[in-house]
Amino acid sequence: MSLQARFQLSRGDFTLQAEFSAPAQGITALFGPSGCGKTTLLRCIAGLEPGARGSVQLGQTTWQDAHTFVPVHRRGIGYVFQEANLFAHLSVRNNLLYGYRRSGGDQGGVDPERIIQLLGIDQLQDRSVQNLSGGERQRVAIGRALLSAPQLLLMDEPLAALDRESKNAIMACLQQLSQELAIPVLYVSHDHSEVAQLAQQMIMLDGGRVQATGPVIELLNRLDLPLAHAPDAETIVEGIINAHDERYGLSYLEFAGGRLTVTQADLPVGQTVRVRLQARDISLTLSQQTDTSILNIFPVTIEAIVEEPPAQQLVILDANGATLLARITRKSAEYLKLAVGKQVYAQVKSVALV
Ligand SMILES: Nc1ncnc2c1ncn2[C@@H]1O[C@H](COP(=O)(O)OP(=O)(O)OP(=O)(O)O)[C@@H](O)[C@H]1O
Repeated sequence: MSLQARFQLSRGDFTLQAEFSAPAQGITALFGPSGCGKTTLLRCIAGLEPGARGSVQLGQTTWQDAHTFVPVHRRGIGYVFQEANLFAHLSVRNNLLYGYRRSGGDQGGVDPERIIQLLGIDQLQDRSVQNLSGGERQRVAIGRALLSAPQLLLMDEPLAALDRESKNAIMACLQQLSQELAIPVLYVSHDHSEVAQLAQQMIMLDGGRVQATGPVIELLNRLDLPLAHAPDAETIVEGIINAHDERYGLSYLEFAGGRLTVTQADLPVGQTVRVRLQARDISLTLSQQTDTSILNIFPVTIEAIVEEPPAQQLVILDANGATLLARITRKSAEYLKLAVGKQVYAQVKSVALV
């Protein structure tokens, strides 16, 4: 089952001409620079752009095509905006109940109490929404949207107005929710670290057109796309926690390329996790260093080298099937005589669990 959309819309100088297919489960990020048409595409999917021509289907359900136009309130879509648009005169409980009453009672296979608990809004229920912090308001908005039992959740930069701490806390809730919910989430963002953390799939938009679609882990490494060339380029690898080291406060995980050491995680052994490795935190050596404080060292093969004028090079590394990016100076690359196919060692200064 998948979400399939194809839309065309012209508005002054801007033309949206976008087509994509996304899995009907998990979080798919709609990513691209400001003004590329992310919100417009989301509004087309919701049925909020009557001038848009095209089609949208979720599984066997057609919301729009040449012969059909299901109005917005009958599409079974939950919509969360950048600013939580709660009913100001109602309490948190009644905002949530508003969603629930519209639902007919099936919250994507997840118990409403569980949604409220996961979002951490249980204690807020008697409060007026006017007295909530930005992060709390957004949690309630997400809860209200989910309690309406949508078949699809659309989120338009829901964390953009929040501070880093609230953002991280809500991202952790969303990660957990997306694993438990049976519905797909389309998540608009122009922040690639947010996308790397949250989404499994990504649709990249540029100038109203789809530039690329696919798994986030793949698109972050693609040299023909801008993400690999961003100053804070990073890669995501998946690994499995295989031990905790209480003595040093560390956890060890296995990934395709070997063993990674991270700050101790409160997660069970055997759990699959994602870690992010920033290109600027990876250095290369010709032999395996033993007199270094760096714990994460593993053998890699150079797959490609791309010039980044004036002084740097982006080196694409294969760690036994996992792709990594390293950004080093051209001077270092020349000194080490780096070349495609050469086997070297990657030293990773900092590894963060996603
Ligand atoms: N109501 C409107 N009337 C005319 N043009 C509009 C309107 N809303 C948006 N646009 C234009 O449509 C284009 C796409 O806008 P859209 O809001 O979809 O982009 P976006 O990728 O979501 O941007 P951002 O990340 O800044 O929110 C932009 O060029 C914008 O200026």
